[in-house]
Amino acid sequence: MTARILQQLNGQMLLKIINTLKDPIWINEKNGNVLWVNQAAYDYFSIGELVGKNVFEMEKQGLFSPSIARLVIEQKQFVSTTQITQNNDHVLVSGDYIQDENGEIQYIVTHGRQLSPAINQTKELEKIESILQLYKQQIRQLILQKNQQDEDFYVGKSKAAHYISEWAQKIADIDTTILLTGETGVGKTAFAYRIHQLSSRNNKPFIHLDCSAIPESLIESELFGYKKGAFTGANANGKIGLIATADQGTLLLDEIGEIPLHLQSKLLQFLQNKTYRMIGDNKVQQADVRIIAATNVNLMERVKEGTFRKDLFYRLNVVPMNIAPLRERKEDIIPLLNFYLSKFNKKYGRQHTLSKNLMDALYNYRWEGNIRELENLMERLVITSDGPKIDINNLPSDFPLQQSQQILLQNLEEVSLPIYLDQIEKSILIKTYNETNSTWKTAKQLGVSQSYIIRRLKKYNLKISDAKELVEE
Ligand SMILES: Nc1ncnc2c1ncn2[C@@H]1O[C@H](COP(=O)(O)OP(=O)(O)OP(=O)(O)O)[C@@H](O)[C@H]1O
Repeated sequence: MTARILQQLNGQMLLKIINTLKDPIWINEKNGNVLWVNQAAYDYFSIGELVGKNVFEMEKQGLFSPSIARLVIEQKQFVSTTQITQNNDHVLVSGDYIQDENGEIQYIVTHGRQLSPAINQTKELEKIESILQLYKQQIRQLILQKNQQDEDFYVGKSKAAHYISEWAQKIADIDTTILLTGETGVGKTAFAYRIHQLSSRNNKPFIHLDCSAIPESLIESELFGYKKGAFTGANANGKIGLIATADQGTLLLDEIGEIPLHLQSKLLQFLQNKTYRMIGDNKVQQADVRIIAATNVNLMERVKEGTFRKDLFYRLNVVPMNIAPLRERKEDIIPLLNFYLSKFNKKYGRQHTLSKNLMDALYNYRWEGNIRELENLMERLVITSDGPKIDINNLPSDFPLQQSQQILLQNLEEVSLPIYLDQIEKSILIKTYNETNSTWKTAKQLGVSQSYIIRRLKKYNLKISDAKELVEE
């Protein structure tokens, strides 16, 4: 039987048969020279003649890596591994040898099977998975917008607001620590909650701990909890800490700069390993909590002072985001005024509107207390004004803008109108220049030319002091 087959299948016929295979087959000599390859190998590499080339050289040239023939020779055994070609295709290649009469390697035969379709499918799946994540996030965003449209949150119109809003969407599902910085009332807490809402943790707890609001001695037990009987005065049943309560959710550590130094290493350990110990317990606990830290102090300064650990600062500062004060994103002021006007009109059953004068005045106001101050003022105005139009004179008497108005109006009784107007212009010039420290910026802010400003400075005998402030000559 075998003899008959051998008679029919001579060498030429065998090579023809191997040529019909669609996987590349190589026969190499033990010095790496290619003796024969099938058509599939030519088709696959399409670099012209392969016979006579040396596979070790080809490996060095980066045509593929590793050379299976080389591995077979080195290991003197059957080898199967993934080879990467210069086109970044992945090929599963196996190789074996044919030995001579002394048992030495005579030929190496290798056989390849392209893996790329499978790998491409995996990549395709990964792509689909990330698109799915994106859609999920957009759906969450839409639900959020729908629920909060006229309730708690307004996504600002300014570039800065757009930037942080887009950033929140990007970062929401990346499980990393975030450090939010910004003046009091800019919306750090609101923003942290928004990140939580946009993330896949949104159906788990969002816990807010204001580290400045609880005594230093209690922060540890608030955060990490304690075992029963851990210390005198402790609750007999022990206490679950906020970290455990926030498991799988988000924990906002507000005013993080106030965390006492001795607790900072414990917090750092939790950030690094997601493990901690309750007070009075040796057992290591684990919790999957996303930490968002917020502060309105300069933490780097605290590091320099030695009251904040440098390593903790860097660990928190992986993804920092500064939320600009309202006076630096003025385009958000009017929309926020309207947002809160309609929110409080609805809440208190009013139909108030804001006068143009009041809008202008509030637009130019400095808002040291940021959105919180604006929100509180609007609530007060809606409650206390008879309406329907709310004007400057409805501002509460303790509101700084009203105070300056009153001073000006008092003066009006004593001087003529031109002098009175000059007084106003002069004080606007001084205020604006002292904020901007530049005549050019002052002119831009006030909508006049720089030469106009210079002329007015002369008229009012104003000069720029060494401290870069406008003073009377
Ligand atoms: N984008 C926004 N749209 C509407 N209201 C907002 C927005 N951002 C913040 N607020 C409101 O402003 C007030 C202050 O915001 P928030 O408490 O988040 O500020 P904060 O930066 O955390 O302040 P602090 O540093 O004092 O803790 C809150 O009542 C909040 O609802």
